[in-house]
Amino acid sequence: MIEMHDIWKTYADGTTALQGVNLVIDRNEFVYVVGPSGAGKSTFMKLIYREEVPTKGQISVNGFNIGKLKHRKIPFVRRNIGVIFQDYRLLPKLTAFENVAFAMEVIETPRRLIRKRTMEVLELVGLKHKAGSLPAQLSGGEQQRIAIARAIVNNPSVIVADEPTGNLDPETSWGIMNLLEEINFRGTTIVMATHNKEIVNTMRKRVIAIENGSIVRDQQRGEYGYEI
Ligand SMILES: Nc1ncnc2c1ncn2[C@@H]1O[C@H](COP(=O)(O)OP(=O)(O)OP(=O)(O)O)[C@@H](O)[C@H]1O
Repeated sequence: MIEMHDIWKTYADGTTALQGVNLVIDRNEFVYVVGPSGAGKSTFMKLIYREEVPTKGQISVNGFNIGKLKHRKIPFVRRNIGVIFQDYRLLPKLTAFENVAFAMEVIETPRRLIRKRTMEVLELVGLKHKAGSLPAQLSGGEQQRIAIARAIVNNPSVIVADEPTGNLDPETSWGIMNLLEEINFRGTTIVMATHNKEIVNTMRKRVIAIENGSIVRDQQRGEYGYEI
């Protein structure tokens, strides 16, 4: 569960990106975060995966007050949150297999478990046969599938996806969405920032709209609500 209580975020240069955000996202929800460019969506996402800390207010993920987390506890909380980006962010010199396995190595998973679990998630994303390929040898959609495999390999309770289909054509985007929906069905909370009107209006979920750093709309089975 994710809870934000009166969250404010002002960056070092004085830009206020979020102002007074309150919300609760329950276990196993699928939430779209929409809004104009510069509204504060990425900042909102970064607070959840603790890339940024709030200037004011409280945010908790699975009961941990992550704005006030002791440094040594950060890895422990982060492993419970998978992150997916628009630009995939795979390590270019590692194969698909190694990119996914790496996420397990950093938390010191025993070697025999790493191989088994890595192949399991590669199969889930439909890319077992590409285990030995480097990112440059994969299409954008395949790279995003590998990034999803990496995000879920440690069984996180939450996936944060910041415009995961932003660089993909419509058909490939639907493949990614079906995969995220499947992961959600299996019990993972998904928070996804998107500008994709068609996806939001077709695959109906909770929609949170952010404008000028504030939540202006929060609807179950909502609509995208903007023209582009
Ligand atoms: N590191 C930073 N330092 C200063 N200002 C920042 C920083 N990151 C974001 N901002 C500013 O905070 C505001 C919100 O940015 P944010 O990236 O959260 O918006 P967004 O809704 O994700 O936009 P987009 O849809 O274009 O990705 C913007 O005014 C942006 O310029």
